[in-house]
Amino acid sequence: MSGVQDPRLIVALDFAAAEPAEALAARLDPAVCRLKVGKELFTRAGPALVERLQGRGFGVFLDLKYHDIPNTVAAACRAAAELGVWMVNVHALGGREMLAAAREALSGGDTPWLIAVTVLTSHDAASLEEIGLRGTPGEAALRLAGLVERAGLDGVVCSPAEAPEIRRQSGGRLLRVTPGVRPAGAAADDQARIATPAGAVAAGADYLVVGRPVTRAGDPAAAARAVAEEIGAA
Ligand SMILES: O=c1ccn([C@@H]2O[C@H](COP(=O)(O)O)[C@@H](O)[C@H]2O)c(=O)[nH]1
Repeated sequence: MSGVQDPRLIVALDFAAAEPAEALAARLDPAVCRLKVGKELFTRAGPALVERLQGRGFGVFLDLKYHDIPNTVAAACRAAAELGVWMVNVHALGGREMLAAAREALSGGDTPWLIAVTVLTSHDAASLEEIGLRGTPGEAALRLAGLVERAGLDGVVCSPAEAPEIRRQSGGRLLRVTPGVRPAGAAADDQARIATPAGAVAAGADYLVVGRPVTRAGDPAAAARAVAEEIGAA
């Protein structure tokens, strides 16, 4: 399977406590997937859990989507780097100066990949209009990806639908990390812009974030393997 050296599947550990997250991690293989720790789990279980997951051999994407004044975001990015995570993110809507401060904080040496969320995959055209963001989700994501690229970040979080245009616009320089991934027939849940694992890879996603289709499966390890195999076959 391709991806054994650099797993492209990132399993989102959206749990309310450390115990179920670690129980799932114990059933997963760091050669098959990385793990994502987001707001809920980090707020409940903190840096110690991240360190234990890394101790099991997993690369960890710390998905806290920092969005604050530049000084605060830069300091948070440095704290994430000290934790030794594989990837960390900020929100592109924080703007040029905030993105530049994050980049400056994570420059040189052995720093995590620094990426920025463009337009959340839960947004559709109507909800974007409600918050006053100009254009379709695709147009807004492309515009924000341009801002992210000019600030020198390593990549973006986008929906699979936007990955081809972002790849074209950035000449392939920006990594594309795509949530909103659903195996065929799986419920979309609160995701508005989705694709199958094979569809996301075909669209140019470098890394795929998959949460509930794995964590809520009867056999999460088998579900993760199935997604990894679908990616490998894509
Ligand atoms: O635009 C975004 C940014 C982040 N996410 C996160 O990815 C996972 C997706 O989980 P599923 O259960 O597969 O829907 C979740 O942790 C989100 O916080 C996103 O979905 N969209």
